[in-house]
Amino acid sequence: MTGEQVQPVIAVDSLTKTYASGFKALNSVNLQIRRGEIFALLGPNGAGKTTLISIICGIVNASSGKVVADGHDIARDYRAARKKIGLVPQELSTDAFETVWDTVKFSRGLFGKAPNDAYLEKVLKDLSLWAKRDSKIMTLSGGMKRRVMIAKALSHEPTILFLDEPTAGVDVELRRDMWDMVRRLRESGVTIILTTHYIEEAEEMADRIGVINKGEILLVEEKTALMQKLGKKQLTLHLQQALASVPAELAGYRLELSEDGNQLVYTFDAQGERMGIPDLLRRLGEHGIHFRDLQTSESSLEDIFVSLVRGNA
Ligand SMILES: Nc1ncnc2c1ncn2[C@@H]1O[C@H](COP(=O)(O)OP(=O)(O)OP(=O)(O)O)[C@@H](O)[C@H]1O
Repeated sequence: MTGEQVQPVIAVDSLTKTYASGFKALNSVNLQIRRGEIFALLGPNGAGKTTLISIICGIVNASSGKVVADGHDIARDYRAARKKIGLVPQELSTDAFETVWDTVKFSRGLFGKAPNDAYLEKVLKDLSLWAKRDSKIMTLSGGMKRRVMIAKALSHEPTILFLDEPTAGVDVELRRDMWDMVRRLRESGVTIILTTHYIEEAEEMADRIGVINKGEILLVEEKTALMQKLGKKQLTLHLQQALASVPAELAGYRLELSEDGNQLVYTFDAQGERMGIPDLLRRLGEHGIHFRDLQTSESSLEDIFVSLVRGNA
């Protein structure tokens, strides 16, 4: 069986949302999430990310269109669909006076799942929360509270986990911890959809990336393919002697000379043109242009994202 034939774990079909104010936050969105992937949804403020997640999780009603989550239509079969989904919202909202253990136990009960203390123990251990199980939530650090939100979202054994800005405002160390944890969750078979403003987070974590802007999906791609397709690379040559201008014979290359004439920058597509470098260096040599050092750099996902969203502005 090929990847294409496998049923998506979430299928969003022609989803449109117009708020009561008349504002159209989603415009005919189509999106399929593959079972077991980490999918990052990127978009500027107000793009419609939270609206999309809220519809899939049954918090906001769609104006038109259809969503099927793990085999259940979210409108017709709401309870069954919701049972499959865990949501970690952006804001920390938990009962400060409850203990960690009571909170996750209560959350599980809300979804009508039979008690399973062994499972909850595993969740808390995986999140390094076990030692804090009897602590009141208000006594925990911000990072620990965030872990409690994740434990709550996992308490009813969902197959799909939404993380809305999971690492907003957390320090670098905790961010790394969360990334490791999300990877472990994926290994256990959970499909993960995250939204993030930190592009490096998507670059680090995601198998696929979707870009949304002004309520429309601009693209969905494998991360590596996206970076290869849209990324640009640059080769910077630090010249032994300053150059007054680029020789006319080399006009066919995308070469740019720095203002002081000491650096020559060659820009090429990440996938193509690479083969042209030995040829370029040989031809520079023929023109008596020698370099003492060279560096390559490539555009980050952030550069790609910014140019995509600008292009759509
Ligand atoms: N209840 C509402 N009534 C009217 N407009 C709304 C409502 N909720 C959201 N919007 C508008 O819909 C648009 C999309 O909002 P949404 O929260 O989905 O964006 P987002 O991509 O999650 O943004 P952010 O990154 O800032 O969280 C915004 O312009 C927002 O102002």
